[in-house]
Amino acid sequence: MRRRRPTPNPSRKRVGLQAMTPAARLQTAIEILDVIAAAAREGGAPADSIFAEAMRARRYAGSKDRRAIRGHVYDAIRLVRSAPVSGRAAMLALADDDPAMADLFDGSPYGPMPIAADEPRAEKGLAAQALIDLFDPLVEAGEGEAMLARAPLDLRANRIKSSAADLAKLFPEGEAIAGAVDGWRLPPETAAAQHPAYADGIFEVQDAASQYASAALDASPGQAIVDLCAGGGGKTLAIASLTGGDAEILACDTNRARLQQLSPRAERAGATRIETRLLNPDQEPEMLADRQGRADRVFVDAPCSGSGTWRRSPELRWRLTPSRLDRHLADQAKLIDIGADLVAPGGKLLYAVCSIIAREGRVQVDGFLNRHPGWTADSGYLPQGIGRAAGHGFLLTPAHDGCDGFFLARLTRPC
Ligand SMILES: C[S@@+](CC[C@H](N)C(=O)[O-])C[C@H]1O[C@@H](n2cnc3c(N)ncnc32)[C@H](O)[C@@H]1O
Repeated sequence: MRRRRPTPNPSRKRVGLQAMTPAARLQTAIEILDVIAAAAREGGAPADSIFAEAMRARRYAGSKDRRAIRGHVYDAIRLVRSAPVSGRAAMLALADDDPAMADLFDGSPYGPMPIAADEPRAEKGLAAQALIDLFDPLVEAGEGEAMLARAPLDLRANRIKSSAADLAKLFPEGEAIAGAVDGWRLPPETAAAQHPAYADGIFEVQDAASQYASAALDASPGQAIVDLCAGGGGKTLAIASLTGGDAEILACDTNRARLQQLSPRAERAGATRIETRLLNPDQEPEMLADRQGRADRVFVDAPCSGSGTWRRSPELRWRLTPSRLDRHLADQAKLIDIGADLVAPGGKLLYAVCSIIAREGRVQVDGFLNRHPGWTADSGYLPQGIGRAAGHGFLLTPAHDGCDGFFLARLTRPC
């Protein structure tokens, strides 16, 4: 039986403004990992929310403490391939490669207990083999490292108010992004969103893959566009920017909290022609009856496993179960069909998932083309050198394209 540690006294720490000891930071990271692993197994809150909540509950932790704890938590998540039995098992796996960290398991006040000879370690690796087996066949064995490396911070200039040249002046430490004309790349964790220009709608934070996807829609000023799964509106705003704010965009989602984020963002961006519509699940076609067969462009940025975004949310690979994947697959097939019914003759639908799983990408599009005779798959809509042809669409991966993993397919309705 392990000795229980006393609970740290927050008020004593706050009054004294003492930094936590390295061992106390490590123990805190272990406790947070316990919660993250349980949430991953049970489909609970994402790691970032759990971490933020844990820090709110530990107000005695200063900014250096938080940084150190966050570093431990995310280093462990990146290292361990599936949800560990405990936060301690994950941290022990990390400490096996880091003698200085192993020394912190010293039993000091608020620190982790010493390491016992027979303690279990969580398994290291990219992901469970059953999950790796689902990757698109284009994904090569050597791509794993890039899939878990920390992602840069990509910005997108809002054409309604600025250009990438303006971003270059605001953030001279950055660099251009291949093929993303409005993009500007900064080191990870640059506090760009704290810059006053962000509040003025000059730019958005948006990964290059989402910028390529938005441009692939090939939207023009004056068109009628439906963004069927708009969420908080990241790509809706990119499409508005690409059309100079001059297209009529209907942004839909079934998630009220996400969709509500769009209006203030659109206002900041000066995108005045975006209308939002909250859909009831299973009543989408009825609620979109006024748009049937009328849209020039439909974007279906479908809910998915997020397997292309592990470098930002590495715990997503702890979460995917066969039944959760099946749910995504059913939603994707349903949404692409609903989206197709909105497209005008000769119009286009862009299907996108931030996933590198073949069944969410190329297999989903094969199914669509079988169900919709006459529809054709486009090509040549990605910048030179970006993406690899994957069935009737294209696959983007961190190793190959320097952006999040994505699958895209642009489909044209017959006239
Ligand atoms: C990948 S996210 C979209 C991200 C968003 N396009 C962006 O760029 O920020 C998928 C979205 O689909 C939404 N969704 C799920 N089922 C839906 C449905 N039946 N109809 C419309 N949206 C749905 C989810 O709420 C989620 O916001």
